[in-house]
Formats: sequence, structure tokens, C-alpha cells
Amino acid sequence: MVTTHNLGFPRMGMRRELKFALEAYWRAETDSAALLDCAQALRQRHWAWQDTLDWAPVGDFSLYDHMLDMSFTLGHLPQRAQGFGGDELEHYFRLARGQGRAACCGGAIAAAEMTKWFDTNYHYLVPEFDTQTRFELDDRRLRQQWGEALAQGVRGKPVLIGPVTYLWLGKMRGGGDRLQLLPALLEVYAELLKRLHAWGATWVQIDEPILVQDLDPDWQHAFNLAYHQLKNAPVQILLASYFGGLGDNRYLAANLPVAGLHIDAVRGRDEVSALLNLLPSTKVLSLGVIDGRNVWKTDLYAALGWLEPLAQRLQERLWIAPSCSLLHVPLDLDAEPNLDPSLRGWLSFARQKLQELHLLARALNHGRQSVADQLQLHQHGLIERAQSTRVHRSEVQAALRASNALPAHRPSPYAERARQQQAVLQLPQWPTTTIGSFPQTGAIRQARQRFKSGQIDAAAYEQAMRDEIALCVREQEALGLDVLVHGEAERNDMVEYFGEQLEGFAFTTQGWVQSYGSRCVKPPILYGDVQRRLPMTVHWSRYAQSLTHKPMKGMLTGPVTMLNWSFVRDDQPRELSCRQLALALRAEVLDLEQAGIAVIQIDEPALREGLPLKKADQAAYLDWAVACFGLSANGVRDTTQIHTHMCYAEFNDIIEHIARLDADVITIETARSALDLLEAFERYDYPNAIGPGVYDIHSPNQPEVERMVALLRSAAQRIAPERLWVNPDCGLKTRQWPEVRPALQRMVQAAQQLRQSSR
Ligand SMILES: CN1c2c(nc(N)[nH]c2=O)NC[C@@H]1CNc1ccc(C(=O)N[C@@H](CCC(=O)N[C@@H](CCC(=O)N[C@@H](CCC(=O)O)C(=O)O)C(=O)O)C(=O)O)cc1
Ligand SMILES: N[C@@H](CCS)C(=O)O
Ligand SMILES: [Zn+2]
Repeated sequence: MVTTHNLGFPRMGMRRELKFALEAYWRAETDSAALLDCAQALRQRHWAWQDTLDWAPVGDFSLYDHMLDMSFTLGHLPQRAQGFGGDELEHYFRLARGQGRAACCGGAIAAAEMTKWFDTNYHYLVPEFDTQTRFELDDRRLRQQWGEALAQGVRGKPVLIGPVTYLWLGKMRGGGDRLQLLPALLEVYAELLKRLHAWGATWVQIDEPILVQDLDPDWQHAFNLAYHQLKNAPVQILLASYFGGLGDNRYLAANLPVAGLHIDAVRGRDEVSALLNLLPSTKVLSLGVIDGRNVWKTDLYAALGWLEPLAQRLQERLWIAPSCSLLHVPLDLDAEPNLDPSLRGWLSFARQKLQELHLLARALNHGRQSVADQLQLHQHGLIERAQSTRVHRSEVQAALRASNALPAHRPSPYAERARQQQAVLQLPQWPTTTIGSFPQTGAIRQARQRFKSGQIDAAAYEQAMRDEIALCVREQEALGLDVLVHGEAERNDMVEYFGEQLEGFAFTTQGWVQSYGSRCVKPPILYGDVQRRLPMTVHWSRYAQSLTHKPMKGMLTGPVTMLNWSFVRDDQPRELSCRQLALALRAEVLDLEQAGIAVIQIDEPALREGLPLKKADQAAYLDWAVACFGLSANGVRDTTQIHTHMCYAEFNDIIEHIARLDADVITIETARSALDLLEAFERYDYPNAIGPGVYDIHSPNQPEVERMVALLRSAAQRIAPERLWVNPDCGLKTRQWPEVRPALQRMVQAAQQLRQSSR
């Protein structure tokens, strides 16, 4: 008999209940009891939806982030977050967001750094270590959730981030080797496993996703050390790897002294037979056969064809599961009544994926004939997808072929372009700008919702957005910013907005996926060849430019980010889909230029996120990603200034490729990770202009002028001041105007101070 299990489940709820409960709590409109009740009700419902599983995850639910939860469980917080006392929830949110709820006691601190969770669009809060770091078990969160699961009769499997991954993902402040902390950390894990056993847990899932990355001998040794030390734990450990195959860590992972190993059998399918030969005959092998990173239906016939001999061979030792936590896919396809019916038949969201898993298990355990009708029904959509005429467009194929003849570079090198652009733009030293979005107020969202539900017509919506743009331009002029933006009021999201206007994309109404904290996105679904129907942004930018004499930045999302933040086709290489996107965006860039927009920003915040986790695969990705950016950007004249923007990832290791994008200006997040990144720019001798984000827009705290001046001064020691810009570290859509105005005022003041002192 095969066993089924799940690694993690979406947390937000069918109607994003958690988001609304969190935000109401932060605004101090509700109390902690209301928030905790909502969280508990969600857990209960989500376990009920997983009741066909042999083992359901417990402890994967989080109020903000599972890494932050782990930091609290391990009793280890940075110095600045300690000693506040008082309310536990306030304490938790203070570290996540920089402050607790509105008007509450306890004061503000610098929020923990936030960065991408492997190659996903989920962001985690980075643990901070120093040589003084101590750990002390705090089991309250897990005890609570385990108790609830027990009361509900859930067959639960506690889920923990593993000790080696936890250290790897953290940052050591002030130098030192974080592996030195491993022995102390392991003591806490050992104690935690004892407690889980005492509460009745038999299997514990320990997530070590770094096993799919390249590990040097020290880190490989850390795995041996850790799991040999934990091998006497009274529970059975299921060591979970995901987001790729084990590669060179296969032998290591197979031989760690744990009871079971979970692998991503979607991305790592090719290595399963080799792994089987390495795996000791006592160990459980859990195969993640359902894709937890995309939304396409699983080909169950193909999966069964592959699994049946494995089930014969492994018998009770075979477990099956989604490849990773289902956190990264939308919750329920049944919440999408308006989705095109044929497309619907191609898709599977979190709840459907668990149904697929259940069907697979029944077919394996009782024979295919026991579920023959369900299997046939399931496969119907797959056949339809394979035969659909909606997927391929001959004109797109022709345009792609023709694009091979386009020049790969701008007409002139950067220095010459910069001279020509300055002659047109006449910008002061330390030019100030913002990243694009301004507050997405309740009024803006309500207007859009009223438009979508037919309560207002297109003309009324258009006027409402124009009014917002006009307001945004007035505000920026009053602030004295140099290069303005229209504010992106008309965009529900920087990817979804474009997806909605391109052929080849479908979109959902409830397909929310958590991005960080309470923030969610609805990734569009790229199912067919991509084509631009009409200009997508030109009329908004032209209107915004008509309101000011200052340069108005056109604002686009780049092809690589469009690709990485969408659910994309699995029937052709990602590179090809990206080139199609790049061609559509190139047409938009040229139309913006034609409309008199002299500065165009092509955002690529997800360039780094798409980087394959294994070094051997990275060069090929970077080559086509850089080429696709170039395809979208390089058709413009020298006088048109191309900006790009990146945020919330480690960029140090790809600076050379960022330079190859040859954007005239890059605005980049640096506020939370201090000057590490600028040092990398200096080391690489980055040639073009840079706007290091001078303050963290994710925190409600006001930036200090002196701090921004100091950051820019120290940037100027590394990069020639005439190539430096002054800007926040990301868009302002999540903030409110009363926060944005004073923050930007201070930022402009910082630029003025620098101009004065350099006179
Ligand atoms: C820059 N970032 C982005 C990432 N990925 C993206 N796809 N997009 C990004 O911008 N990844 C990295 C970072 C992550 N950062 C963010 C920042 C902010 C959000 C965010 O604010 N998300 C919103 C949802 C945005 C959206 O789609 N809005 C729609 C629908 C709004 C809505 O909820 N409407 C209500 C009714 C109206 C009301 O009363 O308010 C409803 O339908 O019920 C829109 O504007 O039309 C969020 O709320 O979480 C995400 C990632
Ligand atoms: N232009 C976008 C970039 C976010 S990464 C914004 O300002 O929201
Ligand atoms: Zn950003």
C-alpha cells in the first residue's frame, strides 16, 4: 500500500480571510482574539480539506512567514527585537514589519530583511545571527497547532524547517561562520523532537530544501553532523527536499540516518532510479509526483505508468505527495466559475492536486480499474489541451523567426547615450525618482471592482484613474521629484495587468498566492503563444506626461518577470515563452517612445528569482534572460533613457549579468541589506547609473534624512556620484499617502543636502 501525504497547504483561505484579519488587526480595528480565531478556523477548514491524506501537515500554517515562525520556535531573535516584553503577537509583527499594530506600545525597530524563498515569488524573513546567538526552545506555536489537529482527529505530521537549511538561509552579522552555531541549534531540535513525540507525533517532516543546491564540503558535513545527532530522536524523520533534484547531494541525502526521504519527482524525475540504488532498503521514499509549482493537471496515466513498478518494488516504503508545499499554487479551481470551460479542464489547483493524489493512491493500491471512470474523466482535459487550436499562433512564430535578425545592442555605448540623454533631460545631480507605483488606495480598488462588476462603465473608470494620475503628478511636483511616474493606479498588479491585455494568457478571480505577509498575487496563466493586441500603457503615460514639464517615466514589467511571476506553459521551453513576451513588450516600448516618453522603466524584479538553483544550469538561463530583456529594450534611440528595477533578492552573484542588460539606470533594493550590494557593484566596476534604494518601503517607519544621506555618501565612495540616483527601494503601492508624503519629502531633502554639499 502506498501512503499519501502533503508538505504544506495555502494559508490565506478561500476568500483571503487571513489577509483581511491581519490587516484589520494591524489597523487596530480588531483584537488579537479575533485574529487568532480566524487563524484557527482556517487551520480547521484546511485540515478538513486534506482529510483523504494518510498524513496531513501540522505547523505549516503561519500568521506571516514560516521562517519567522521557526526563529520564534528556536527562541532566537536579533538583539534589537529583544526586551520589549508585553504581547507575544506584537512582538512577532514588530520583527516582521518594523512595528506592531497601529498606535500600539513598544515602538518601532528595523524590520527583518525579506528575501525570496528559493526560486519562488514567496518572501521569507531572514534569520539574523551573530557570534553571541543563543537558542532556546519555544514550543507554544507548535503545541497549539498540534493540540488543534489532535482535537480534530487529524492524522498529523509536524513540519519543521531543518537546522541546516535554517542556518543556510540566515545571515551572520559582523562576520563569523554560522555553521559554528549548529551544535547549539541541534540541542533545541533534539528537545523539540522529544516534545513532539511526547505529544503523540510519530512522523516529523523536516524540510531541507537546500539539498537541491550545490553544497560545499562544510555544508555537506553539516548534514551528516546534524542528522547523526538527531538519529536517536524518538520520532521518525521524513527529510524533505524540493524545488529540484538532489544532483550531487544524492548520495549524501540517501544515506543520512533518517526514516524517510522526500524528493521532488517533478523536477528531479530523472534521478529517481539512480537514487533507488543508493537508498537503504529500510527507508521510506516519498515521491513528489504532483507539481506543486504549476497549475496544470497531472497526466495520471503517465504517472501511474511510472509509479506502478516502483510501488511493486518498494511496497509499504513508497509514499506519494505533491512535489513541494502547495503554498505556491491557488487554492481551489472550483472558486473560478468564470474561467473558460475548456481551459478549466486543463488545470488543477491545491485542492484538485490533492484529489489527483488520492486518485493515484487508489489506482496504485486497488488497481486502475477501481477508479477507471474517474481516471478517464480526468484525462479528458489533457487530451483536449494537447489538441487545442488556441495554443499555437502562426503569426507569433513568424515574428519570432524574424526577431533573430534584430540588433542585440543599443546603437551607442552607455557613456555616449548618457551624454545625449542628459542633453534632453537636463536633470540635476543626485536626480530623484520613485519606482512606479503610488498608494493603491481603497478608492482605487473599489473603483476597479465596481468597473469589473458592471456598476460603473468604462468611461467612468477611465476618468477615475485619470483623476488618480493627476493627483499623483501634482503630489510629485509639490514634492520636487525630478523624474515623475504616473503611479500605476490602473494596475491591479504589475504582472496580471499585462497578462490581462495579452493573447495567450488566462486569469483567475480568486487564484491568490501568498507573496509575503498579508500580500497576495494572482499569477496569470500563460497557456498559449503571446501576442499584444493593442498598446497597453501608452494612453496612460501620454496623459500623465501632458500634465507636467518634468520627464514622465513610462512603466512596464519586463519579459523575464512576466514569465517568472506567471504560471507558464510546460509544453515548450521557458525561453521560448520569454522571447514571445519580449517581442510584445518591445512593441510597447517603441510605442511609448513614439508617444514622446523619453524615460522608460522595464521592471525586472524577478530576474534573479528565475535563476536555476544549481550552478550548472545558471549560465544558460542568464543568457536567454539577458537576451530577452535586450529584445524588449534595445530598439529605442540613444536619447531614450531605459531604466530597470530589481528588488528583494540577492543580486551580488549576478552583477555581471545585470550589467549585460545595459539599462541606462538601475534602481535596486539595498535598504535592508545595507551596502553589501553596492560593494558588489564596485567590485564588478558596474558601468551604468544606479539608484540604490535609500529607504525600505515595506516598513511603515519614516526614513531619517541623515541615514539616507549617509547611505548615499557611502555609495558615492564606491560609484561615481554623477552615476547615482536617489529613490526608494521599491514601489509605494502598499503604503498610504500620509506615510508616503513625508517619506519622499525627506528623501528629496537628502538629495538637496547632497547637492549643496557637493557645490
Ligand atoms: C513587487 N512585488 C510583486 C511580486 N509579484 C507580483 N506579481 N506583483 C508584485 O507587485 N513579487 C514581489 C513583490 C511582492 N510585493 C507585493 C506587493 C503588494 C502586493 C499586493 O498589494 N497585493 C494585493 C493584491 C493586488 C491586486 O491584485 N489587487 C486587485 C484586487 C484588489 C482586491 O482585493 N479587491 C477587493 C475589493 C476592493 C477593496 O475593497 O479593496 C476584492 O476583490 O475583494 C486590484 O487592485 O484590482 C493584496 O491585497 O494582497 C503583492 C505583492
Ligand atoms: N513598478 C513596480 C515595481 C515593483 S517591483 C512598482 O513600483 O510597484
Ligand atoms: Zn520592487
